[in-house]
Amino acid sequence: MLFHVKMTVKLPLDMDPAKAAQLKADEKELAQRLQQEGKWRHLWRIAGHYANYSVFDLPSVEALHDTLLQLPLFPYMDIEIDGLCRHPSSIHSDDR
Ligand SMILES: O=C(O)CC1=CCC(=O)O1
Repeated sequence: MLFHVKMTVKLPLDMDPAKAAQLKADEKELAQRLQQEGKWRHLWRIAGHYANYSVFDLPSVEALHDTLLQLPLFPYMDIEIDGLCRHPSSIHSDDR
């Protein structure tokens, strides 16, 4: 199943910079692992915002929920999710 996910990061302004840097480094490590595993298909910065649009390929809503909960920045993100299905006019035969 494909999911379009918008993540908006809202770190507290008074967060210790070292803690923020560690959270971002841990987030990057997990994000890159999930991309290598084919679970996090797309990761795009939204220009002008500390936010991203992502596409996840996971077997269920529960798997998506569990994956998002693992993200180190999860406690500091607003997350919006849309489930994706094939558009009848799409020319692609797979889910690219
Ligand atoms: O910077 C972001 O948008 C949050 C984030 C997701 C994966 C990552 O490395 O950072």
